Amino acid sequence: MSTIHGEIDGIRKTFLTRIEQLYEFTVPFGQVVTSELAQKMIEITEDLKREIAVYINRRGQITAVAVGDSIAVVLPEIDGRRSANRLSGTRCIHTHPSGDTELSGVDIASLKQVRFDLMAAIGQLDSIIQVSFGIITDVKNDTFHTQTIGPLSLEEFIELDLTYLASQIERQLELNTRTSAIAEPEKSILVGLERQGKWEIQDSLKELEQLAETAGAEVLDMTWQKRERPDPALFIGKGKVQELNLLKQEKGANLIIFDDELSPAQQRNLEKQLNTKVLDRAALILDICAQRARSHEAKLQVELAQLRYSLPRLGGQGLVLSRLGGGIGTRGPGESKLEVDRRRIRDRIGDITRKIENIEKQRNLHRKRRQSTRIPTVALVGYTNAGKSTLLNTLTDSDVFAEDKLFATLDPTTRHMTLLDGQTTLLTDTVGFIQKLPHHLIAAFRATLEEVIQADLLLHIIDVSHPQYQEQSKIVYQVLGELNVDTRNLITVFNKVDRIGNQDLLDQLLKQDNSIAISALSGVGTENLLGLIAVFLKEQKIEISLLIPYSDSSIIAQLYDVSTVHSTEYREEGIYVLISLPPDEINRFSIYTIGAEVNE
Ligand SMILES: Nc1nc2c(ncn2[C@@H]2O[C@H](COP(=O)(O)OP(=O)(O)OP(=O)(O)O)[C@@H](O)[C@H]2O)c(=O)[nH]1
Ligand SMILES: [Mg+2]
Repeated sequence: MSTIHGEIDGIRKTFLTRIEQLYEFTVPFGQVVTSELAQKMIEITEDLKREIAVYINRRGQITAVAVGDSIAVVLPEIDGRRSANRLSGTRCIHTHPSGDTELSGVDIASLKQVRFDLMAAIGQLDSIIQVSFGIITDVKNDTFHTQTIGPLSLEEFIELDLTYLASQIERQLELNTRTSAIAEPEKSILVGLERQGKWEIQDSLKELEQLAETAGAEVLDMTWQKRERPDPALFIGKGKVQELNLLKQEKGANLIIFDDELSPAQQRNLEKQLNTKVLDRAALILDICAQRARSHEAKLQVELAQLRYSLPRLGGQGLVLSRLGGGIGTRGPGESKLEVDRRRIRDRIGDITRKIENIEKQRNLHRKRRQSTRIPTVALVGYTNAGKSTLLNTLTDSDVFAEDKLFATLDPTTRHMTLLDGQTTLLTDTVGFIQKLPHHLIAAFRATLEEVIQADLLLHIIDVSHPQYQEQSKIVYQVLGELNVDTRNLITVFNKVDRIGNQDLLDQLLKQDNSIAISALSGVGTENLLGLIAVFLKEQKIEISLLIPYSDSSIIAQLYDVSTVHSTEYREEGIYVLISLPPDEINRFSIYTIGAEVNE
């Protein structure tokens, strides 16, 4: 009889036989576990109400079986000496009778101590089998770092390529036991689809290259396929995947970035076939935003978008691989690594949503206060890198961060701007837009974009020196449309004209209504812009409510001179008046404005 380790006293013979039969299972090479073995373990656990653990070696043989009590199992020792940077070559799969698959402190401790290839806990709740597992990701100063992933469905778990995973863990351990390990940039290949009616594929990939480099990856090559519709399973065609696999090997790439958003299934399938981390444009943009978010609010918004994006994608091989050494797509805002435990993600999403709601309430209060003083607001919108922040700096003599990189700005900044006639306005700078902006990001940033939605006037900044400025402009309108922004009060600002030698082009552009050409950097044309803003605001009327005490009732006559009076109501405390008037007249009546009723 093969040995059954652990607490076998008091277990009936029939059970012992069933447990012993676990030794007869084998697992195909490279696979973590089979569905039959997992199911058998769960059955015994349910009948016996005790933990069952098996050890499986890399050849797929069961090397040990152990029984514990209802909460833990004492694991057998493994023989043999191992060097510091190798795993034990054995994985431990065990059951949790409670059905809850969360790994315990003891589970993690044995993962580190035995250096298992992985440590998995299986549980069954409502007849669904789930798995959580831990892996060693790193070693620093002789201390092993681990990460737990899950809960996953049994099918998702079985999809893992254990051979590749273990080789990557050992590679990481080897890197880190060497003294001078320098973090190398991830080596990437970009992939796109060429379709009609979209951007030119080269232009789109060029932008993706900029994004990849901003995120810190090295771009080794790019490739694309002409195809009207993406393949539902692989996004690109089967043959193209094979070609990509060869290219990956030839170039030594460890990251493949797709130019379009992949479905969770496409991403998983591609990772399996390419056996490396696969990301899409959305993940890349979210990663960049996570690195760039500065304010507490922006960090929360980006993290929320990242979590919502990653929740349906957690089963991926690439995600597991990327846990080793972190890297693009796994980095949260600040120092944190992105959470990969489904349960904790759900909790965190709830937590962040509440926090954002609170901040939003504060922001609304501020906005109301501003509205009660009715200083007109102007918002900068435009494609990323168009020069919005530079223009804000020039117009308001400020020093906000502007840089020749995508997504330099994530936090809205509002500054006082004085027009030529001395009128004060508020100018707001916001996050730039980009082609295929992840919708999770738009949703998460909706609150900050409220500043834009509610502005009295929009300045649409276009970098005319960019070859794709027309396409970029279209995207800006598209995103504004998604946000339901009213674009009637908008000035088109053609920026970076210092880079344009072609006067004819400018003359042509300026035929467009309400447009102006400037250089935000040198200041050329900015005075004219200020003039145009003043004209615009003058033409615009703003609706406000006033409460005028009876002692000042002579004011009413003045109101009729400069504004449109919609209604007057005589009440005990005074006369309530609802009027529309040009913003620069507001100051005259500001002592009578009633903030809370403004714009509601
Ligand atoms: N030559 C020239 N460069 C400019 C001009 N305006 C801005 N730039 C440069 O363009 C780059 C991007 O400027 P930003 O002001 O950061 O652009 P942004 O629109 O705020 O970009 P995001 O915050 O990333 O959306 C910087 O390197 C600026 O110096 C201009 O009028 N002429
Ligand atoms: Mg900016």
